[in-house]
Amino acid sequence: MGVEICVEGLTKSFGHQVVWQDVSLTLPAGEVSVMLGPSGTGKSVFLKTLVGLLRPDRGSVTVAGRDITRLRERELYEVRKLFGVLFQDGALFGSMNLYDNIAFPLREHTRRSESEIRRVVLEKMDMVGLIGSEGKLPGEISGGMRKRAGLARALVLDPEIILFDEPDSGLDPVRVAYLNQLIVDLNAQIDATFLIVTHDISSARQVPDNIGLLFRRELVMFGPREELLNSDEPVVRQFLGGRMQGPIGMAEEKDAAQVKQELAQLVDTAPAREPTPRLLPGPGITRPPRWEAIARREAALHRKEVTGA
Ligand SMILES: Nc1ncnc2c1ncn2[C@@H]1O[C@H](COP(=O)(O)OP(=O)(O)OP(=O)(O)O)[C@@H](O)[C@H]1O
Repeated sequence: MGVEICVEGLTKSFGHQVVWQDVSLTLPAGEVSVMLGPSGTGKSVFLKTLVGLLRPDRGSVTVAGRDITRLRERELYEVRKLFGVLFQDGALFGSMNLYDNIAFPLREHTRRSESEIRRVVLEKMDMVGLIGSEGKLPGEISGGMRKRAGLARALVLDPEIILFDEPDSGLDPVRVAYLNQLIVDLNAQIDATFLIVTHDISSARQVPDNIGLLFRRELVMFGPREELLNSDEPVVRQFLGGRMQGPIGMAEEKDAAQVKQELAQLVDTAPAREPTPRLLPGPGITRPPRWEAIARREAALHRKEVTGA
């Protein structure tokens, strides 16, 4: 049912540029977490570090009891099989049709027969609604279909963890809604641990169990969805409200006096702090037992917010 990822004191820099430092968080097993943050705060670098594609300067990333920052390339290759990654553009091979793209990890990492591969590929293509498009080339299909094909490919090795790098970028709002439903349904069906990097606030409000925010080289917050949605932290309110007033500037952070003046004059137009309804799995999809525990946790947080207790 998915594995926990425990990140402790993680720091990454390129030369003199510190991307983020001292990041600690736990992605609970089987839950969906979202990572938010202004452009360039290192969300993609964070995903790549989790899967061992980038080495941090300091800190640990413990997956299934092993610190992947200390593994040799060959051991890392094994641990990476626990992960499915959906890159921004789907990262499909342009010269291969969708069937061969999706079959690729099975042919590369397993010794399964072609008939067994066919069964798995068609099952995953069915899950993401791509049956009938097996022979299409990536260049012949829409961006939304490419994302779904990338997702099917991320699923073929039955991963315990799936990392999504801006799955909704470049999609229209209706396709984003379908993709969000697909993510929630998949999480209920395969019960893997999901981490999604997104800029889409509406998705971040509805889809995850937990939300984190990176800003100024730090992890400002990471916790249950309700806690972040109800936070008074100025940078969180600014980000969720998508407004200019607050600590986040166009290119760099603003100075403290300017932020104070802006916030004093501000009428807070961020969406009201009503509990945002969670997107539920579609009809016929059985919810894993943890759903009840999460619903209880959210209800308790909401009661605390309303009563101030
Ligand atoms: N391989 C690399 N070498 C040097 N610098 C890099 C490398 N990869 C990323 N960076 C730098 O790290 C910083 C964070 O980049 P990253 O792509 O993770 O940001 P992001 O938060 O995902 O941005 P966006 O939301 O715009 O996609 C940027 O300044 C980027 O230029």
